[in-house]
Amino acid sequence: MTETLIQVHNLAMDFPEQQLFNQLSFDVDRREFLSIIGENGVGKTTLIRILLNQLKPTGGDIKFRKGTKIGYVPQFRNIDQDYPLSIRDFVALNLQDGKAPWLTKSERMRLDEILEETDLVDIQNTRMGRASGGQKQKAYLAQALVDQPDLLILDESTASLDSVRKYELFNLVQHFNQQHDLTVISVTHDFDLMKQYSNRYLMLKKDHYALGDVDDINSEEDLLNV
Ligand SMILES: Nc1ncnc2c1ncn2[C@@H]1O[C@H](COP(=O)(O)OP(=O)(O)OP(=O)(O)O)[C@@H](O)[C@H]1O
Repeated sequence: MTETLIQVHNLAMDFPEQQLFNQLSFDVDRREFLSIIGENGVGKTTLIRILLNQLKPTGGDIKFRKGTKIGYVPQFRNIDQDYPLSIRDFVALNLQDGKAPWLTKSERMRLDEILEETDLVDIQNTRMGRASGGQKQKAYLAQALVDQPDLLILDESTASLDSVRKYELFNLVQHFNQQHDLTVISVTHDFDLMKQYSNRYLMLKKDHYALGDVDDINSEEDLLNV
């Protein structure tokens, strides 16, 4: 049985200079892998910010299934070379409940588990500032997942990666989607990535949008015509 995780109803976002969307409605089911695509400036990141409750829409509403926890992997952000935390400590930042500066035994076990599952055990003591781009993005992914979210949102998370690292990151995301019932929303410009990993797409265009099954789309041209 499918369970709805998110219901977006008649969403509108008007900025003083432009209207980004109007009457945008869609549902996301649990365990779904949705890609959000569309030209630069069409409002993909704005939609993500609304979903993350960082921005209030000018119309409509969004309902999450009660208790939905969200993990977020941002676009690649360069971390200063001198950044002092190790990959392990960086991932753990999302675990501490603020009550104590140290981790409990169960938090340590959860940390070990996510480092193992994201293939970061061997480099857990490498400083984030010294890690490669691919390693940093994996650490961001592990940080988002360590807290066991129901929904993972990725915003152009592979934009800075070469093709090997890009697929490595998305194979991991797919693993959590398929093995741990993680629902995924991924903003991407990458047609192949969308086609290979997601099951549905939301195409944002200037005056309308289209939703559909990725299986019905065979080329970038198909997408432009939806
Ligand atoms: N807080 C804001 N106030 C005014 N305009 C904004 C604000 N945030 C975004 N915009 C404008 O909204 C438009 C959409 O921006 P957004 O970043 O959501 O697009 P995008 O589809 O994610 O683009 P890209 O693919 O380039 O990342 C842009 O023209 C941007 O300048």
